[in-house]
Amino acid sequence: MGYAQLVIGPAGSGKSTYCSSLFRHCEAVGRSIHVVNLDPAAEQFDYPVAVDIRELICLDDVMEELGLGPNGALMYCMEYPFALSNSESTSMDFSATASCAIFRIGPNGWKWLYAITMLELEDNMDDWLTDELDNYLDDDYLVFDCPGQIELFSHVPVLRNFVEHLKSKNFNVCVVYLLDSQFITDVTKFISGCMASLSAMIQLELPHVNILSKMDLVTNKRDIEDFLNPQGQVLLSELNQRMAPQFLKLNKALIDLVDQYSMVSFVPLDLRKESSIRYILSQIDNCIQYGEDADVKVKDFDPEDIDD
Ligand SMILES: Nc1nc2c(ncn2[C@@H]2O[C@H](COP(=O)(O)OP(=O)(O)OP(=O)(O)O)[C@@H](O)[C@H]2O)c(=O)[nH]1
Ligand SMILES: [Mg+2]
Repeated sequence: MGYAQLVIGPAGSGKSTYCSSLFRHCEAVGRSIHVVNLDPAAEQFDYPVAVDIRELICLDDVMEELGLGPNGALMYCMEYPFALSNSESTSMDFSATASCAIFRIGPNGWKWLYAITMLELEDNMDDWLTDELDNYLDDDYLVFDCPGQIELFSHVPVLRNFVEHLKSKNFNVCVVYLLDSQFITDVTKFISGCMASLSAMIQLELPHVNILSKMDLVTNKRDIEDFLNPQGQVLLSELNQRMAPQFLKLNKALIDLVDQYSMVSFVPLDLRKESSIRYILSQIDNCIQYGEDADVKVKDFDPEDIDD
C-alpha cells in the first residue's frame, strides 16, 4: 500500500510552499516523503523534486514546438478544438470536449497552453506514471504539488484519471485543498473558494482536507474563527448583506449546498509553527490510514499474544 497527498487549490494559495514545509518537517522528524512536481510551468523548488512532470513536457517546450509567441499561440489554440473535433478517435473526441470546456473560460493563451499540456499528460500518463511509480516501494508516501488552474479539478477529468491510476497502483490518496486566508476578507471570495473545493470533492471523490493557508497574515485571529467552522446561517446573512436583493435565493441555494456537503470546515496552517504542520499532517494521515498498518505489525509481535 502506498500513500499520497494531492495538493490542490487556487493559484498562489501556497501549495508549493506547503509541500516544501512539509518536506522539511518530515525530514526533521526522520520521516520519509517524496514530493512530485505536477506543474509543467514551475520554475524553482524549495524541496528536492522526486519526480518532475517537466521531464514529460513543459510549457517552454509547448511554445517552442508550436513555434509561437503568446499571441500566435492563442490563435493556434482557438483553432485547436475544431481541428480535434474533426478527428474520429475517441480519445481525441475527449480532448476536443475538454479543450472546448476550457475555451469557454476565456481567451487566455496561458490557460490554453495548460490545457494542451495537461492533455499531453493524460495521453502519456499511463506509461510515464507507471515507470515513475515503479521506483517507489509499498509504504512510500508521495506528495503531488499540482498547478493552480482550478479547472483541472473542477470539470476537466485529467486529475480524476490521474487519481484512478494512483488507486489502481494501490495508493491511498487524500486531497489537500489550500485556500489563502486572505479570502476571508470578503465573504463572496470565501464562498467561491468553498465552491471550488466542493467541485474538487465531487470530481475526485476522495478523502478531503481543507486548509486555510498563510495564517501568519491574519492579524485579527477572532475573525478567523467564523470561517474555520462557520455556520451556514452566519455565512448566509453576510452574503445577503454583501449582495444585491435579487441574489437572496441564489445565496440561500449556495449555502444550502455547502451545508448539505458539510464541507465548510478548514484547518488553519501557520507555517511559523511546527505544531501547526504536525497537526495538519496527522489529520491527513488519519484520512489515508497512514500508520495503521505499522500499528498492526507492532501488535503482531505483542509478547502477550505470544504467551497466549
Ligand atoms: N506570508 C505567507 N506567504 C506565503 C505562505 N505560503 C506561501 N506564501 C507566499 O505566497 C506566494 C505563492 O506561494 P506558492 O507556494 O508558490 O503558491 P502555489 O499555490 O504553489 O502557487 P501556484 O503553483 O502558482 O498555483 C509566494 O510568494 C509565497 O512566498 C505563508 O504561509 N505565509
Ligand atoms: Mg506551485
